[in-house]
Amino acid sequence: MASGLVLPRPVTFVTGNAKKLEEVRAILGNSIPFQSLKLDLPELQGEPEDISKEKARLAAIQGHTCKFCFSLFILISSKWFLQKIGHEGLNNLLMAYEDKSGYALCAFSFALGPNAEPITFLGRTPGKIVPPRGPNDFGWDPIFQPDGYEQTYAEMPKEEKNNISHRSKALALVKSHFTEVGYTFQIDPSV
Ligand SMILES: O=P(O)(O)OP(=O)(O)OP(=O)(O)OC[C@H]1O[C@@H](n2cnc3c(O)ncnc32)[C@H](O)[C@@H]1O
Ligand SMILES: [Mg+2]
Repeated sequence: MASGLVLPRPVTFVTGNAKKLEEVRAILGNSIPFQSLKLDLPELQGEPEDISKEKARLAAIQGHTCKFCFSLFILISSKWFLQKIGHEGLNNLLMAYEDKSGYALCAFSFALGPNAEPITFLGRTPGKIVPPRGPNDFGWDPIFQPDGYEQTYAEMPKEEKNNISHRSKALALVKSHFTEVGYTFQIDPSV
């Protein structure tokens, strides 16, 4: 049994996206105690890993220790961009290119406090951009078809997406890290 760091409070997940939160809840179950927090952080641009780290730092500076920030990128990472261009628009843009392959990438960064360097965990699922199929209730799920599957993320049962997704791969690394370090939680309700 590893005798690691004792954390006084649950890990804080920072996101404003209810669908992501839903998936993280389903994937993590009770393995890591966490609470979610919606912080209005800037929608940064740059390398996924750097953006994710910067978000963890910004959140930690605002006084919330034990941060998890996460961000998802597939070709284009900005929610504003996707909202403006739409699924059809993205497909039209890609018509000029024969190669529609890409990957979904999830970056989680974990910071123990405002002065701690965040650690990042990356999960990647290769696939291609296709014309939209399936329910349109989560971002670009209808236009992403993972390699080796006939269905888009949106057409798959939720459990299947959660088994193979970029997000579940990143979370598997997060879980291994927590096990290796041997974090335990002694949660003080007054903190
Ligand atoms: O507060 P944050 O966590 O940043 O939430 P967000 O909605 O801005 O989310 P991201 O920056 O991570 O993602 C940019 C876009 O990608 C979408 N997205 C993220 N994960 C997705 C997934 O697994 N499937 C489909 N779309 C996803 C999301 O809805 C946004 O439109
Ligand atoms: Mg975002």
